[in-house]
Amino acid sequence: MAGNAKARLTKGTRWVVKIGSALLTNDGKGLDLARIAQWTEQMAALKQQGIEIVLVSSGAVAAGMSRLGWQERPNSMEQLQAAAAVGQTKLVQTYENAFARHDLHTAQILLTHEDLSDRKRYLNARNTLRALLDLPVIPIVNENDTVVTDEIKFGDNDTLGALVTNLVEADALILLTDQDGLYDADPRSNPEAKLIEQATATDAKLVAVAGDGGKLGRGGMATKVRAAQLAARSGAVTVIAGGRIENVLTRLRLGEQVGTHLSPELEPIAARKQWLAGHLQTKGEITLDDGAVNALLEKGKSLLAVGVNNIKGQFHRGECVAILDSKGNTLARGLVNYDVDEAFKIMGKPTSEIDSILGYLNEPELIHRDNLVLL
Ligand SMILES: Nc1ncnc2c1ncn2[C@@H]1O[C@H](COP(=O)(O)OP(=O)(O)O)[C@@H](O)[C@H]1O
Ligand SMILES: N[C@@H](CCC(=O)OP(=O)(O)O)C(=O)O
Repeated sequence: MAGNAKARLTKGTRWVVKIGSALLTNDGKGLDLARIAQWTEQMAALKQQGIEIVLVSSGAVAAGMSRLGWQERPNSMEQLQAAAAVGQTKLVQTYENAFARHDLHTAQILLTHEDLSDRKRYLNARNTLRALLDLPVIPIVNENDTVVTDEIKFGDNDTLGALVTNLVEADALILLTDQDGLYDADPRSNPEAKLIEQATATDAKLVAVAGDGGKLGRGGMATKVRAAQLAARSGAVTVIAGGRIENVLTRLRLGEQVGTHLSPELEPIAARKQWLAGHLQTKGEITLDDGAVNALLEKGKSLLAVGVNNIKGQFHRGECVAILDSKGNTLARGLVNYDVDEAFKIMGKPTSEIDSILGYLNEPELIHRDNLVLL
């Protein structure tokens, strides 16, 4: 694995950990409380070391089925959604109790595809998650099963985990599952199958060996490999590992080779910049004074409204704008935190005045440096 990708595990400060249904419910026998206690203990230890954790947890449908005494996963959408609604409360209740033992609270975030494809909602979800990560809180994400319909379902939480990884620009996506990692054939039907320890996320061979899932999980290894490719877009390394391996999370932090490590092809920062730059069309232009140019280029700072002296175009919060110097050279692109009308009102004004000018403060920065790519 590229040196830098390994460092994302041993030195990175933000991880997304996804726990799959098959694992979480001990193959359908209700929630595995003993293991949940172990994972929460490890996540709490990591948080204590300064690593921000977002937990993506499946298991709502499975927990609901067990609460309702259903033996078979239902086929109808309504029954699946009902089971998810019953199970989701059980799920968060269980995590809240488990994390409380480590003086941590949980926060429930239920997302749909639309939340992540619409730029405005994307930015809102991102800002909420970022605010939560600063607190002694573990955000727990699942798909909002109650409102999604078949066509727009992520369906499996591997994809959701990868999109959340992009959303919060995590260093690593850890997919905990019921196998010890990705094998060169499905070990359920090939007892001789060998574990793949390391690969590049985009390696075409992976797609060929990754099969579908068990009766509880949705996606199998195929969606985990796809998730690794998605996560690599923003420079994250993905690990597929057995959730029953003792101290799996804390051992990964120590740099041990546990499970399958899938690294991004590009160095993380290059990958993220390419993703942000290639992702979006610009909707407007913001021209800066020399002080703001210096703050961006030399000091790596966020862009504040005070340093802006001209605005052109029509843009909404969350959209991409070009950033120009006073000679008209394009220096950067970024996702803006205010609509064009608001931006005009706060242009040239210090952050401390935004609240009184607009009556609210979306964000202190016009463009946060994490949402800004220098060209
Ligand atoms: N090449 C492979 N290596 C390992 N597991 C595989 C492979 N192909 C398919 N699988 C299956 O994928 C399953 C894990 O995916 P899934 O059932 O969706 O679990 P989860 O709920 O953890 O996402 C394993 O139980 C395994 O049988
Ligand atoms: N949102 C669903 C998760 C779907 C699911 O099973 O995903 P996965 O465990 O990734 O195969 C639930 O909570 O039951």
